[in-house]
Amino acid sequence: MEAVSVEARNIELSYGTTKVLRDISLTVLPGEFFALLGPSGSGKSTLLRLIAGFNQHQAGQLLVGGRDVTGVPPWKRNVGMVFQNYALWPHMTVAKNVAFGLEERKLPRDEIRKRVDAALALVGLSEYRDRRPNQLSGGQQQRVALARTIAVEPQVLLLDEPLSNLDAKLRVQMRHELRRLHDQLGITTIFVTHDQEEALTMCDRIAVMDQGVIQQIGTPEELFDRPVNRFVAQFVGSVNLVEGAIRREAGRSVFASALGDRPLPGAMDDREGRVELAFRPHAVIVHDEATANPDALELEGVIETGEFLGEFVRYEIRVGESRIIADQPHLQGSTRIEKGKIVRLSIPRSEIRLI
Ligand SMILES: Nc1ncnc2c1ncn2[C@@H]1O[C@H](COP(=O)(O)OP(=O)(O)OP(=O)(O)O)[C@@H](O)[C@H]1O
Repeated sequence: MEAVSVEARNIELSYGTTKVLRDISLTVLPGEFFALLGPSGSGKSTLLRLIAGFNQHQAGQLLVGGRDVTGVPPWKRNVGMVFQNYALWPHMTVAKNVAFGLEERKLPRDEIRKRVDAALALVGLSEYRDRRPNQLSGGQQQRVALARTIAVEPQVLLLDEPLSNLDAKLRVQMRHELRRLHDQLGITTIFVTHDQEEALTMCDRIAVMDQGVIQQIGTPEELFDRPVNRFVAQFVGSVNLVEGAIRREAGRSVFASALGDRPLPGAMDDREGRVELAFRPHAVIVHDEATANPDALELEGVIETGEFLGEFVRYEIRVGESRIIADQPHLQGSTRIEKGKIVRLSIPRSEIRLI
C-alpha cells in the first residue's frame, strides 16, 4: 500500500471554554515515523485522537493523503490506533482479537485467516494464537494490540504512549521492535509520548508540544542542538540556562549574570542586551588549572555535589550566585572530585547557544 501524508493546517480545538489545541500546523511525510512529544496535558493525545476521528476541531483543516477528512467518522478514515491500555477483549483468544476488526469488515474467511497469520508472524506471536490476553505478558499484549491494528491495513498508524505500561527493560526492547515493524511496513506512523528519550531514539522527526502549542518541529539532532526556546531546551535533554545581558567592552563581549561578569569567547555573537545562555552539562569541561582558551567560556567554581551515575559523574558546581551542572565521563578507576574543591570550567564556544 502506498504511504500517505498527514497534514494539519491551523487547527483549533476547545473543550467548552478551554482551548486545548492552538493553531496546530504540521505535515507528517508519507512513511515517516513522527513523534508528538510533550508533558502531561500539552494536548498530544487530543491531537492524535483528532487524527483518528474521535475528536472534532472547531477551526482549521486535517488532511490524510491530501484529502480533507474533517467530519469523516473514525471507521471511514483508514487510520489505525493502538491505545495505551491495549483494549483487548479478555474472553477472546489472541487470534480472535486480531480477527475481530476484519470480521466486522466482513472480509472473506480465507482473507481473514491470511491476514491474522501474517500480522501474528510480524509481531512474533504465531505460537500464542490460542492464548487469552490474561495468559500473556504486558509486552505480548502490546504486540497483540499492534497486530490487531496492522491486520486491517490502515494507511496511518497512531500509537498513544504504547510503551508506558511496560517495565524499563522491555520498554527499551519494544522501541527497537516498533521501529523495525515500522521500517518493514513503511507505514506513516504518529507516536505520542512524554518521554524524550523514546522520541529521540525512535523517531525521524518530533513535534514538541506545550500548552496546546507546537513549540518546535525537527529531527532529534535539530531539537537537541538548536532548540528555539527555553521550553524545548529543557524538555529535550538537560541544559544549563543562565539569564544575563551582553555588553561590549574594549572590543569584547562581556556577559553579566549571576555567574559574574565573564568575557564571552571571541566572535561568538555581536548581539547586545538581554539573552539566555544555554549549554549542555556534558559540554562543560572540569579541570584544575585555568586554560585562558579564547574559544571557550571560562568559569571558576566550587564543587557542591557529585553524583555517580555509572558512565558519568554529575557535578553541581557553584559559580558566583548560580549553579552549573557538569557531566564528566567516568573511566575505570577515576575518582570523584571532592566537595568544596575549587575547579575551573570551560565551555567551548561551539557548545553555547544564545536563546
Ligand atoms: N474530554 C475533555 N473535556 C475537557 N477537557 C479535556 C478533555 N480531554 C482532555 N482535556 C484537557 O485537555 C488538555 C490536553 O489533554 P491531552 O490528554 O490531550 O494531553 P496530553 O498531552 O495527551 O497529556 P497526557 O499525557 O496526560 O495524556 C488537558 O488540559 C486536559 O485536561
